[in-house]
Amino acid sequence: MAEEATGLPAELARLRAEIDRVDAAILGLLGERGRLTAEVGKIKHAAGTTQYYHPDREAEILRRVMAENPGPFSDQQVARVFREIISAGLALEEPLRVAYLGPEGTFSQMAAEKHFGRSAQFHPVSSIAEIFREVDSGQIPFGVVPVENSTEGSVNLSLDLMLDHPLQICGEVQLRIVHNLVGRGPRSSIRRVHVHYQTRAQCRLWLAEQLPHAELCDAPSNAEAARRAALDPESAAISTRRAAELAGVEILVPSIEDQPDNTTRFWVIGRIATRPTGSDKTSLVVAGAHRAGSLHHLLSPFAEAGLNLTRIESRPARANIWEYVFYLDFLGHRLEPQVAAVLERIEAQASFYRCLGSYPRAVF
Ligand SMILES: O=C(O)C(=O)C[C@]1(C(=O)O)C=C[C@@H](O)C=C1
Repeated sequence: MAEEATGLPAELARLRAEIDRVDAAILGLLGERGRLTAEVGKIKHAAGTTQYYHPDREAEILRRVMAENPGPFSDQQVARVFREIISAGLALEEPLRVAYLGPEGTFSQMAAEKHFGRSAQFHPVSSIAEIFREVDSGQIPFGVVPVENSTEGSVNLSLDLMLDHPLQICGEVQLRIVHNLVGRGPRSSIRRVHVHYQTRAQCRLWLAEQLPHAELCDAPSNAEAARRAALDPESAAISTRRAAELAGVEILVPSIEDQPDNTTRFWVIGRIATRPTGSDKTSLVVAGAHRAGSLHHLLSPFAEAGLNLTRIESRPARANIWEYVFYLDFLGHRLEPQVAAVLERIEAQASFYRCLGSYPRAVF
């Protein structure tokens, strides 16, 4: 064997023995952590709480391990491993149920798994409205909904539905969105491309340049687009790698999104409130009186307190035409005294005010 000729086996055997020793230590520590988590679960159960999931505590743990990461793994890799450890531990306390926009293979599923880890129980539902209904009715305690894409802007439906339901935002997830041209191939035979409207907007330039003559057919999701492409050799789709695998089609061209850092932000919705973690965001919906300077007046407390507004988005108020509500995100937590004082001032001036939640900023 080549390995013997280079004298590698002895060194390889030694290193593998070391790896076995480290694996045994990791396994022992994993078991110890799992037992501690199960104990925490028993204490919560005895206290009569129904809240086993604590996104604030999870965010703190993930940030700490990333900050203390000695390498050689990247902070992202370390966070992903700990994400799964915490997820598995929580499943020992109580299985966490999460609704997302299905079917399997969607970006919403990827976002849900990124945030909750794979030991949660995921429930695909058929519309964003259904996610809100399931969480509002208490059928499923948490949901993951898309809110904005860095190329395409807001997902208006999620913003509007948040106002229709008395729910809280208890977390956010950021997901890098990679779109692939998929199909049974070859590329020269493509006459039609099945594509979700949000995806189409994120790949507009690529489609115009590379497949100018293909008919673009609306699909209800990226996963369904891939399934439709699997039925017809003259059809392609734009979908995730996972959806392509599930549908049994090939990746014909990877990464065709127009913006190389195309990212979607999701909200985690539920009924729980989180405590400050030192790196939080608060989301509000406000409206001012219909007169000159009212928005300026409404926003001035943020500037005066030095609070960083990270987003402002207007939506029709729906009650009266040509009136608007403003969705605001800023850095800070409503339980921090300085933030609480600003919110009090804004609420006093606003014709409409609702705090949608304070929650830990996306960790990784
Ligand atoms: O600290 C808790 O409350 C736990 O339940 C433990 C733990 C963890 O694994 O560290 C698990 C789930 C919670 O969401 C947060 C943290």
